Amino acid sequence: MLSYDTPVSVNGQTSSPSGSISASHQSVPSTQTSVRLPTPNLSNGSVSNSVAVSNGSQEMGHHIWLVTGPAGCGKSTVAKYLSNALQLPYIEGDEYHPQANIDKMSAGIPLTDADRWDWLTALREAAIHELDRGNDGVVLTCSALKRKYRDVIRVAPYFTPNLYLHFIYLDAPEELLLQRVLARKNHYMGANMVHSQFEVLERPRADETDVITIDVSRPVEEVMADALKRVRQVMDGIKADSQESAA
Ligand SMILES: Nc1ncnc2c1ncn2[C@@H]1O[C@H](COP(=O)(O)OP(=O)(O)OP(=O)(O)O)[C@@H](O)[C@H]1O
Ligand SMILES: O=C(O)[C@H](O)[C@@H](O)[C@H](O)[C@H](O)CO
Repeated sequence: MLSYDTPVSVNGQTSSPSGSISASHQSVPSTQTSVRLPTPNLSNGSVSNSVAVSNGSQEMGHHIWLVTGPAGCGKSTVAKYLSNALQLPYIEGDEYHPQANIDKMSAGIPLTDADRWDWLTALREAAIHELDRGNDGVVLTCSALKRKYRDVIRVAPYFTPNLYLHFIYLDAPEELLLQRVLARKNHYMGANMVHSQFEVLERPRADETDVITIDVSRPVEEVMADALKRVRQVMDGIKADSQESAA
């Protein structure tokens, strides 16, 4: 039976319980293993159900750039920068938490899976809404700590044609993020919560080919420049692919 614990396949691959990668040959949702999304066709930081189209901005499709990682890794910092640089709307994931979640985190109580499901779905819908309003893309922040949380967002291209979904995972050791959260003022997420984030964190694995990983233990200017460079590389790859299929 399908559940939130069942990994969604990425680029037609699904990870086995042991962590090795196996190709999925299913074309319809299985009753036992993974959901196969429609023809995800890219690697290196993107997944899409897009059919290449030949003109205008349509050629490049629409893009969701999801900046992820544990508390204090720099999601808001990097996402705001990308949003400005790319001239795309920005959605702050923290603003979509229900008050009950904020109250819990403010009290130093980690969220559970059950606390997060509706929040994840709301974020996915908010991102799609920005695209429906005519934007070519959107940048949003979301901790997306576990694989199954990322899979909730991965459903987006299932419903929206010509959509590319990209995760930007900001990676740093726990001790460093603890320092950054300790130094930060006026935020409900206290330093006492950082360890709990790492306890549940599932770093993206090799089969999650829609993830760009950025080392954020570097100075912030370097991190932002690297993130923008990687995003542009992915966009260039998509452009080259669509021009090739149009030729
Ligand atoms: N590369 C960096 N080097 C040093 N400090 C950084 C870096 N990136 C972000 N910071 C600082 O670390 C703190 C946390 O950053 P930010 O608020 O962007 O993280 P976040 O992931 O959005 O946090 P949260 O999930 O808790 O909202 C901020 O004070 C920010 O200025
Ligand atoms: O999944 C979670 O536990 C939450 O999203 C947290 O990560 C916070 O919202 C965020 O990091 C703010 O500090």
